[in-house]
Amino acid sequence: MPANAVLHVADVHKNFGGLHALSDIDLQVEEGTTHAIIGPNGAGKSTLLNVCIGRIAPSSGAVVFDGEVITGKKPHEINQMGIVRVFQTPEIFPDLTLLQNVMVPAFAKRDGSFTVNAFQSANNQAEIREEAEHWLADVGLDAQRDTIAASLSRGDKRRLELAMGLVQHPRLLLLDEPTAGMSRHDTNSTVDLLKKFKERGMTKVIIEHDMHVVFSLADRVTVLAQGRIIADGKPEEVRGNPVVQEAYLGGAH
Ligand SMILES: Nc1ncnc2c1ncn2[C@@H]1O[C@H](COP(=O)(O)OP(=O)(O)OP(=O)(O)O)[C@@H](O)[C@H]1O
Repeated sequence: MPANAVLHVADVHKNFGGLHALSDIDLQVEEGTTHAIIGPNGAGKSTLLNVCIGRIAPSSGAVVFDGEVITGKKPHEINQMGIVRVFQTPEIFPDLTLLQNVMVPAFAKRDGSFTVNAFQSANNQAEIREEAEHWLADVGLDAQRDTIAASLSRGDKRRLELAMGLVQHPRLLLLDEPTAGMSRHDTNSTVDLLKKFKERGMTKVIIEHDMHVVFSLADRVTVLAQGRIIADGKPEEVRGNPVVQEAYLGGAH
């Protein structure tokens, strides 16, 4: 594994009964890069992400993060190590304000867990609050910090979830279809936001169907089809690859 690889998915296979959802998956995510994983429906993208965060155990192979094998660790342990996933359907607390939403993972990161009492206790509240305010501002939601999260638009819920991820200071951010279901306007502002993170050198893995988003952001693209890697390289190499065009780009997407 190159010295600058943050994540190495090493020869991973995953079978669901007789179905080979992932076969011979070997890929490396290098420090500071945005690595896109694309492929048609059912290609195995979500399964791969779930293997990386410990939600699905591979049938064989291993995932190595920062030089340490993380296969077999629990999702919260992997999260504590610095892999943060932002979900396709935002996992937020609808009844809490935006600020409280971002304070929850900030408390959890600091204390290893979160209880509702944390909001009442004055112990280091100011520091956590300041940090949450900083990341809300970073995603452009500072003006709405006292709004109840349930009332946000879909695009803003995803921004909120990004702030909840950033407050954890991720070593690796995994984004599962960050623009799914968004208007073109919201998609463009999300791309701008992710470009800003890229300029800061944040390492990201992104699963995305929108080719405009992929080619705007990715340094490297891995293409899956039927659970196998059919291409891996720079965006322009992948775009011109006839196998990819046949399997994916020339199809419904
Ligand atoms: N828990 C499961 N049990 C059985 N089969 C599963 C399970 N999860 C996924 N699969 C199957 O594994 C294959 C890969 O699914 P996966 O969701 O990883 O694909 P994907 O590339 O993320 O697709 P999409 O773009 O539609 O989200 C599919 O054939 C799917 O039906």
